[in-house]
Amino acid sequence: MDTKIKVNNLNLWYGEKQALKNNSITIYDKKITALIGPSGCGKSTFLRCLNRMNDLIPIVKIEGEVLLNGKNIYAKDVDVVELRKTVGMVFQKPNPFPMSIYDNVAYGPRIHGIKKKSELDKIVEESLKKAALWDEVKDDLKKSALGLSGGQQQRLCIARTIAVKPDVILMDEPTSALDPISTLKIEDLMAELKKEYTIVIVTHNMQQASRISDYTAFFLMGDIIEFDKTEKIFLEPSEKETEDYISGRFG
Ligand SMILES: Nc1ncnc2c1ncn2[C@@H]1O[C@H](COP(=O)(O)OP(=O)(O)OP(=O)(O)O)[C@@H](O)[C@H]1O
Repeated sequence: MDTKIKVNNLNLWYGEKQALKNNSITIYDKKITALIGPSGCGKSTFLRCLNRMNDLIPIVKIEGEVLLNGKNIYAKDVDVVELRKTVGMVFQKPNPFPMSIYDNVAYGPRIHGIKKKSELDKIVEESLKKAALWDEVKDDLKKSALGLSGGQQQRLCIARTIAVKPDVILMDEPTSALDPISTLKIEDLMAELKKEYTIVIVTHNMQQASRISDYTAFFLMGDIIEFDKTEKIFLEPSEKETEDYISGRFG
């Protein structure tokens, strides 16, 4: 199994407060890795470290390394715009831009210099197909994205991320604002997407983590208590804290 991202001794502070404590895990290529744990344990902070979204917060201090395809993304010569193209992100609340469905998907490719209409048309169609949204919107590409349902908007955001040809897709509770049917659609979509992309997902939903992920990391107060194959974490955890959390004894 190939390694996509290797995190070594990652520490992060918000001012004086340490939010990540010496985290080390391997994220495998074309697998889904779930990050679970109680509220405030550092899951989102960890996820944001994988494409340097925490750089945007001035009080943050980070130590350690995150190797993407063997290269430290925190090295001085890294182009952060390029990094965020390679490691895309989908957020908790669908956040389409207030523009047409077509323009939402074409936005990233245009920023990265693609201008030819035929080329953009192709990317938009391919991305919407991969995000399992094409059939629902193909006749409405010029309509506002804001008119879509929440679940459709989230798939549009996934299409927008795919459009710039990422390697890794980070998802921060991507279904927590969605109804059960839209949630299942996104979960089915993730199973398709992992054929091509490496996915890391933060989820509060234990069933979701066990249904969709291949690997799971259990976080507690900034520590990764246990990281293993999802089956092992859910059926035979090695640590008592993991077992207590999985079985609903706290959190
Ligand atoms: N911008 C920030 N400034 C200061 N502290 C922060 C900031 N963002 C997060 N924290 C703190 O860092 C810790 C970890 O937060 P984080 O959001 O990563 O946890 P989480 O496990 O994703 O939580 P949740 O499941 O509730 O989303 C918390 O104590 C939080 O209060």
